[in-house]
Amino acid sequence: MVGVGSMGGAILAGLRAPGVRIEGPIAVTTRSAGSAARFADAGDVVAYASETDPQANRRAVRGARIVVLGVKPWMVRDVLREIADDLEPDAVLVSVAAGVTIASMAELLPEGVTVLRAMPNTPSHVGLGVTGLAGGDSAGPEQLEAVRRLFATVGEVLVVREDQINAIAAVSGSGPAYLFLYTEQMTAAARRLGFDEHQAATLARQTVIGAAELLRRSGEDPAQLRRNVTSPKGTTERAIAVLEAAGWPELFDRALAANIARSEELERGE
Ligand SMILES: NC(=O)C1=CN([C@@H]2O[C@H](COP(=O)(O)OP(=O)(O)OC[C@H]3O[C@@H](n4cnc5c(N)ncnc54)[C@H](OP(=O)(O)O)[C@@H]3O)[C@@H](O)[C@H]2O)C=CC1
Ligand SMILES: O=C(O)[C@@H]1CCC=N1
Repeated sequence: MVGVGSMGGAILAGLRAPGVRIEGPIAVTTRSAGSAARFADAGDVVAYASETDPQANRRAVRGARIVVLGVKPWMVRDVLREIADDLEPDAVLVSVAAGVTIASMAELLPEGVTVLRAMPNTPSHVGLGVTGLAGGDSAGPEQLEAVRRLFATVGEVLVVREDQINAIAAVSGSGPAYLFLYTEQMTAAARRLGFDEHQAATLARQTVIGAAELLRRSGEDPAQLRRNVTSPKGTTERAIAVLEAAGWPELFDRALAANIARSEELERGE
């Protein structure tokens, strides 16, 4: 894995979880020695830092059948140029970067290397991620299946077309941030209602965690779970009416459209 920050690190944590079987030590790279040092005592991870070892990325990908690229979008091309000659001739490279197309990566790599894109999310850290995976034209069923299995160890996988990856990024890639923002804002609103910091945080956090777990365990449609809370002529109904009147549904469309527009800018190198 080249780059194991928020996202790569979440995938790595999921891959290292008890019960998940991955062959051999996982080679990872970071930029800083400090980030690599986090893995100093890990028997199952070999970490290299590119700032102290200029060969780090090249070393990490040698012999790897699957290379996961977890660096920022604007670094992808430089890293690919760096590692191109060290990849196995039939390596499978999967990038999680937003807005970097398969074609733009493939043109920097030897012909036998297969390039895929994945759009995971950080709940992969706890094995509850969801990943959109696109193979493009060059990936055969075997390569697609190998990468699908890798991401399946950290959550659900949807195989999609590459032109759907930006929308996946908008919905589920960024999705955890929307829920964390909701939690932050609900905490702040509870504070304004007079609860102390601990009380407000407990009320907001436990509501999100409990609602998510209820959604998961009950298998119910979220609309039904919402109706279960919303008594006719009750209090929830009034609050939801305020959210809807403030344009809550359209706000989602606008937020996702802005997210997709940013991916498109990244595709153009902006
Ligand atoms: N964060 C998320 O929720 C999601 C992110 N993504 C995608 O994941 C990618 C990474 O994002 P994110 O994890 O948030 O970013 P981070 O900044 O958290 O992680 C980037 C990682 O790359 C490492 N790195 C930087 N430069 C180099 C280099 N030259 N060689 C090797 N490693 C290097 C960093 O090391 P160091 O720590 O030392 O700086 C760090 O480990 C992005 O392309 C993003 O689009 C996709 C889906 C969700
Ligand atoms: O914010 C970003 O650019 C990345 C892509 C999806 C989630 N985080």
